[in-house]
Amino acid sequence: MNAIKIGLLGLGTVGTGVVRIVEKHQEDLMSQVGSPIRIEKIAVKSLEKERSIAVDPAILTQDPWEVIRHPDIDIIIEVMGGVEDTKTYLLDALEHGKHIVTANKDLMALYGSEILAKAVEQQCDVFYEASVAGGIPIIRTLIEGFSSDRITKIMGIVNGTTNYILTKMSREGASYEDVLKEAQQLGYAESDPTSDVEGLDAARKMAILGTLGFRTNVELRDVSVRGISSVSKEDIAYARQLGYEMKLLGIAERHDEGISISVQPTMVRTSHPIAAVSGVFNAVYVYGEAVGETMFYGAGAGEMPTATSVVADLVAVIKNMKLGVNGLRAIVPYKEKKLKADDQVFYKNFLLLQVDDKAGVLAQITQVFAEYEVSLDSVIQTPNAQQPGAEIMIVTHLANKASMEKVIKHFESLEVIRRIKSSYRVEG
Ligand SMILES: NC(=O)C1=CN([C@@H]2O[C@H](COP(=O)(O)OP(=O)(O)OC[C@H]3O[C@@H](n4cnc5c(N)ncnc54)[C@H](OP(=O)(O)O)[C@@H]3O)[C@@H](O)[C@H]2O)C=CC1
Ligand SMILES: N[C@@H](CC=O)C(=O)O
Repeated sequence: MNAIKIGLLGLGTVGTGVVRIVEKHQEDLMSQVGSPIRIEKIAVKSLEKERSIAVDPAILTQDPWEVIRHPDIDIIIEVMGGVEDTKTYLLDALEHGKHIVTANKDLMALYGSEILAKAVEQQCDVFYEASVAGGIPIIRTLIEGFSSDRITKIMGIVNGTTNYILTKMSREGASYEDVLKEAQQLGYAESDPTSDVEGLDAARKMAILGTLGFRTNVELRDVSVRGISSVSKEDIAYARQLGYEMKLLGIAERHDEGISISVQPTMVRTSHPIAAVSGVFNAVYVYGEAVGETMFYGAGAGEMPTATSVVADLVAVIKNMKLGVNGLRAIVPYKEKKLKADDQVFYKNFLLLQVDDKAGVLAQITQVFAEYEVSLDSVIQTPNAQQPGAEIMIVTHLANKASMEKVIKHFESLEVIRRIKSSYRVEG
C-alpha cells in the first residue's frame, strides 16, 4: 500500500510530538485514512542538535525548500514558527498544490486571509487547529459545531504560559521570573517569551477566534492588548480577598454597534467556570444566541497536546485528499467589520489607589467618578502597614472604557491620590 508522504518543517517541541504520535498511533491512523503515513523529510535549524527522539539523519535537512519542493510530498506540516519566511514557504507549497497543516498563530493572525485565499485558488487545504488553545479542538468547533448559531461572546484563557505563571504566583507565591523559566523549560513558552507575557500571543489567538466566531476579518491591530508583566503578587492577593482570580483573559464581544476584542489581566469572579482553569490549561467560553453558554477546556500548550491537534488536522487533510474535496474554509468571504468605539465598550473595573489618610479624600474620589458618570459597586478603605497613607479598593459597575480612561487621567492629577497602584477589568 502506498504511503502518504509528509514533509515536516520543524522538529522542536511540537514537531517531536508529531513524530511520536505518527509513530505510536500509526495503526490507528491507518485505519482512519486507509494508507500508512510516512514522514519523508524534516527541516531543522541544526543538524548537530541532540534530539529526544531517534530520527534517521538522512531525512533531516537544514533547507526548508528541500521539504517544500520535494516531489513525493503531498502535505506540509509547519511547526517551526516565524512569519515572513514561513509565509513565503507556505505560499510556494500551495502554489505547487501541497496541502498545509500549521500550528503557527503568528502567521495565521497576520496573513491567514491571504494564505486561505491562496488555498481556495489552488483547491488545497490549510488546517490550523493547533494555532489556538493547543489540544482543544476549538477552531473546528467554531467553524462546524456553531455554523448554525450567532456567536456573541468568546472569552478565553488562550495562553498556557501566562496561566501557568499566574497560577503558580497565586497558589505558591512563586516569583514571576522563576515560573517563567519553568514554563520555558517545559516547552510552553514561545521562542521569544515576551509575546506570551505581554499578551501578544493571546491577541493573535483572539484575532483568529474572533474571525471565525464573528465571521469577519479580525486583524491583530483590532485587538487591544495588555500583558501580565505588571501584575504583582499583591494584586493577585487583593483579587482573591475580594472573591476573584486573576487571569489573562481574551474577550471578544459582538453587539449591534459592532465588535470589540481585548486581551488583558482580568479579575474573574471565582464562581465563573473560567476562574477555575489553572496551570497550563486553557479554556474557551463561547456564548451563542441559540446555544447559550458553552465552555471548552484542555491543555493549551506542550508537546503532546499540541501535536494531537496537528495530527488530527493531518488526518482531516488526508481524508479530504482521498475524497477529492477541501474543507474547513467556508468562512471566506467575510462579513463587513464594524469595530466598537471606546464609549460603546462596557465593563466593570477594579482600582487600587494609595491615598492620603485624611478627611474628605473619599469624597473627592467619588466626585470624580460622578463627574464621568461611573457608578460604584464597592469601596473598601484599609490602612497600609508598609507605606504611609491608606489604600482604597474600588470596584465599579459597568462603565464605558472611554469614561474610565478619563477617571484615571483625572486621578493622576488629584493631589490626595499618591499613586494608582493597579487597575483591572472585572468579569462576573
Ligand atoms: N510549544 C507549544 O506548546 C506550542 C507551539 N505552537 C506553535 O508551533 C510552532 C512551533 O513551536 P515549538 O515546537 O514550540 O518551537 P521550537 O522552537 O521548539 O521548535 C522550532 C523547530 O523549528 C526548527 N526551525 C526553526 N527555524 C528554522 C529554519 N529557519 N529552518 C529550519 N528549521 C527551523 C527548529 O530547529 P532546531 O531543532 O534545529 O532548533 C526546531 O526544530 C510555533 O509556531 C509555535 O507558536 C502552537 C501551539 C503550542
Ligand atoms: N506559548 C504558547 C504556546 C501555545 O500556543 C502558550 O503558552 O500558550
